[in-house]
Amino acid sequence: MMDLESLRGRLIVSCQAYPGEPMRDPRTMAQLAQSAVIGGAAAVRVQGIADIQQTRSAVEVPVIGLWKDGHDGVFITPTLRHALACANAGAHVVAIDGTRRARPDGLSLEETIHGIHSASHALVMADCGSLDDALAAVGAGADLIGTTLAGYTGEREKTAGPDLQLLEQLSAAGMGCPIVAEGRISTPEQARHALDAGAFAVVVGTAITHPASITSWFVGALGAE
Ligand SMILES: CC(=O)N[C@H](C=O)[C@@H](O)[C@H](O)[C@H](O)COP(=O)(O)O
Repeated sequence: MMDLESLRGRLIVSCQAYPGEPMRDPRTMAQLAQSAVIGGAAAVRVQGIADIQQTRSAVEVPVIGLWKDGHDGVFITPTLRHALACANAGAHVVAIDGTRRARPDGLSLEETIHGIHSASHALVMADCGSLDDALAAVGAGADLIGTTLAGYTGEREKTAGPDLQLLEQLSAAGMGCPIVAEGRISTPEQARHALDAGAFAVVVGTAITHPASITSWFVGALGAE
């Protein structure tokens, strides 16, 4: 089981390409992950079984693995089966939907986390959308709480940058487990603000590893679309 202390105050880089995109290739994602590590990432987050396997053999840092199935509702590692596949592919941490919504396999979040802990050495990151989600996820045995789904479940407004108010609420509530800021962190300053708001570590995805989005930001700023 990995030691979470190696992530304290550090940057985690999410390397994901979406269905149909040119960079949607496990080897490409593993190369992105290697590049992130060269830049100082303390861990990487990757999606899909093949991406987890390739990245695990390409980098020395911890791999947070998830398996997205679908694109709305509960789709981030939605079932225990998906989670165990991520763990078996080599993920040190399995990121799962950590909301209070019903799961497609009918298991509770607690049963899912217990199932992962009893069948693997992986830690569990619960991707949450609100303070209530996070409180429930800690009660269910999560090892890490992510703000990944804040702004995507209807419970929190989709802020332009990171949901700093949620981070402040989580740190004030004293969750008793590390809080990972994730979602819409697009600048180094925002990453710093997330730590200042109480995050234990910060995940950045799109702003580092999704060139189509980054390009569109520049194009938008030029007003030349
Ligand atoms: C909501 C959802 O599906 N989030 C996903 C979770 O893995 C990814 O699409 C995000 O890229 C990731 O959370 C990092 O966030 P950002 O790319 O904003 O830095």
